[in-house]
Amino acid sequence: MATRLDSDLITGRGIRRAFGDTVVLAGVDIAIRPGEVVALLGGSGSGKSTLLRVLAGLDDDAAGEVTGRGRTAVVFQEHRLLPWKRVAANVALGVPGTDVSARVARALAEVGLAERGAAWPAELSGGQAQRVAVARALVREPDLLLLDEPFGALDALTRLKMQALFNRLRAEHRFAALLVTHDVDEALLLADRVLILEDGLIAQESPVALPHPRAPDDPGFGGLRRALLARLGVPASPDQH
Ligand SMILES: Nc1ncnc2c1ncn2[C@@H]1O[C@H](COP(=O)(O)OP(=O)(O)OP(=O)(O)O)[C@@H](O)[C@H]1O
Repeated sequence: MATRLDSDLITGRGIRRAFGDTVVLAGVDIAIRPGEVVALLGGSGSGKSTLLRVLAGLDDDAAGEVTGRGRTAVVFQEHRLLPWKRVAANVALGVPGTDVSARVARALAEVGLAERGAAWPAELSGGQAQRVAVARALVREPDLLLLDEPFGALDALTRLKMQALFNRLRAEHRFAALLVTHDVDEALLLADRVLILEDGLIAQESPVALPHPRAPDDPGFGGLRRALLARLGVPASPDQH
C-alpha cells in the first residue's frame, strides 16, 4: 500500500486507466522514495508501460493523483535518438543551462562514449545507442529515472553490461528509479523492491534485501527468483538457479 510520506519522491494514488471497455489500471497505489530502485514486473499487457507513462506525465487520460517532486527523466526500450542530429546534440536536446556542452561530455564519458559525441546515431550499435539514451537522461541530473524495458532489445551480453553500468551510475548519482522489465533476473540484480502488476493492481511487493554487487549464484538470489517466477506463473527450467 502506498501511504503518502513526505519523504516520497513520487506517489501515485488510485491510478485508473481504461482503453475503451478494457480497464488496464484499476486504482494503482505506488510510491517511490529517494534513491530507491523499484522493479515493476507483470505479464505481457498487464499495464506496466501504461503505469510508467502515467507517472511520467505522458498520459492525460488517466484518473487518479500523481504527486512528485524533483526532476524526472524517462528511458524507453527504443533509444528514440533523432537520426539527423549527432550524438552530443541528441544528448543536449532541450537541456537548459549554460554549461550544457561540458555536462553532455561528462554524461557521455560516464556511459563510456566520451569519443562518440560527433557520431551519427546510425553509426552506433544498439547497445551504444541505448547508452546515449541513458546519457540523455543523466545529463538532466534526475532524481527519478523512469525506465521502460531499457535493456529489453539488447543481446544478453550487452544487457549484462548495461545492468552493471546502471548499478555503477546508481551508486554514484543516487537517483531513484522505476524499472519496467520482463526479466526477473534483471529485477533481482538491480532493484530494492519488486512490484508485480496483475489485474490492474499491485498484487505483490517483494523486498530484495541482497547486498550489491549481486549475481545469480549469490545466496538468497535463487529463492527469490523461484518465488517470483512461480508468482508470475513461469515454470523454472532445471538449468536455472
Ligand atoms: N494507446 C492504447 N490504445 C489502446 N489500448 C492500449 C493502448 N496502450 C495500451 N493499451 C492496452 O493496454 C494494455 C496494457 O498495455 P501496456 O503496454 O501497458 O502493458 P505492458 O504490461 O507494458 O505489456 P508488455 O509487457 O507486453 O510491454 C494492453 O492490453 C494494451 O493493448
